[in-house]
Amino acid sequence: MKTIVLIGAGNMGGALLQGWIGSWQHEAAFNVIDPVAEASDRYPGVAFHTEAAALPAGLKPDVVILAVKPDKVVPALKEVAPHIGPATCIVSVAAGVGIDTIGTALPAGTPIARIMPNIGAMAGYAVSAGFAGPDVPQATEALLDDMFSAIGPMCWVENEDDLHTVTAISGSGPAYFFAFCETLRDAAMAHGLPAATAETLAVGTAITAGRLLEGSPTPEDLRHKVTSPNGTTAAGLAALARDDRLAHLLDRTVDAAKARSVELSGAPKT
Ligand SMILES: NC(=O)C1=CN([C@@H]2O[C@H](COP(=O)(O)OP(=O)(O)OC[C@H]3O[C@@H](n4cnc5c(N)ncnc54)[C@H](O)[C@@H]3O)[C@@H](O)[C@H]2O)C=CC1
Ligand SMILES: O=C(O)[C@@H]1CCC=N1
Repeated sequence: MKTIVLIGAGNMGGALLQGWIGSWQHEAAFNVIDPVAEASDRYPGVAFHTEAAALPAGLKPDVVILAVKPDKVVPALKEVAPHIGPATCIVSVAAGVGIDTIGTALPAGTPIARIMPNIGAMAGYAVSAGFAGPDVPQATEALLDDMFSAIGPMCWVENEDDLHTVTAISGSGPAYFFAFCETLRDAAMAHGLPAATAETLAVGTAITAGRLLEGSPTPEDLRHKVTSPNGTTAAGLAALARDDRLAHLLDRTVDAAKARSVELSGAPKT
């Protein structure tokens, strides 16, 4: 039985906890620290504390997951410091904040990893990518892999800097799809459909696409299945991609999110 401390149970921390309940909880005892989050039926068997000082005396967890805003990472670590043992692995899901910065709040040699999940954990399906620092033992990396694989696809990157790209793609990505869905709904209304019908069709179509993608080899295969030669979809897609504008738009989108991640890391801009 592993002991896990989750610091911050807001949108992302709460989603991870929800994801692990049922799929991985049998492997672990969870303690949560959050000044505002409370125990609820959604989190059966999880101990909630409003501050690190309220953790059980002598607790040295196997893993501490930091799911606070980037500027709270170092202060939150300082609060939990008495509970960090030599084998406790610190895992941050915060955007930007690098292992060097996290290490400033910890004794030298503390194992530190960063994992960027996404909000899909709320529904038990988060895609995640991680980077394990040099002091993370292989067995601990395997434990983290097991935890995050329990709630969706998990991969590892070899360069910490690649987490800026990961954050811009899969960390922020759900919001791009939601924004696309909102815009499709608004276009349906602009073309005369009632608001409720527009919402049902736009949201339902997003769910259609997601469900099919789950079982499909590639998005290209599915696109071809919808697109009759010289039909309506071909006309719509041609407008969407004219002059490579969709590719340019997404390139700019990823650039902007990456740049913000670099800013949050405090690293000089390149
Ligand atoms: N929201 C998302 O979709 C994703 C967020 N992240 C990362 O997750 C982190 C948290 O983001 P959200 O959950 O969206 O923010 P949030 O504001 O919803 O949650 C943060 C939680 O931390 C708690 N908190 C603040 N100070 C604390 C302290 N000293 N000790 C314990 N708890 C404390 C707050 O009460 C709050 O419940 C961020 O660093 C973000 O970059 C990563 C991937 C996706
Ligand atoms: O918007 C943010 O900064 C966080 C990181 C990825 C998703 N949400």
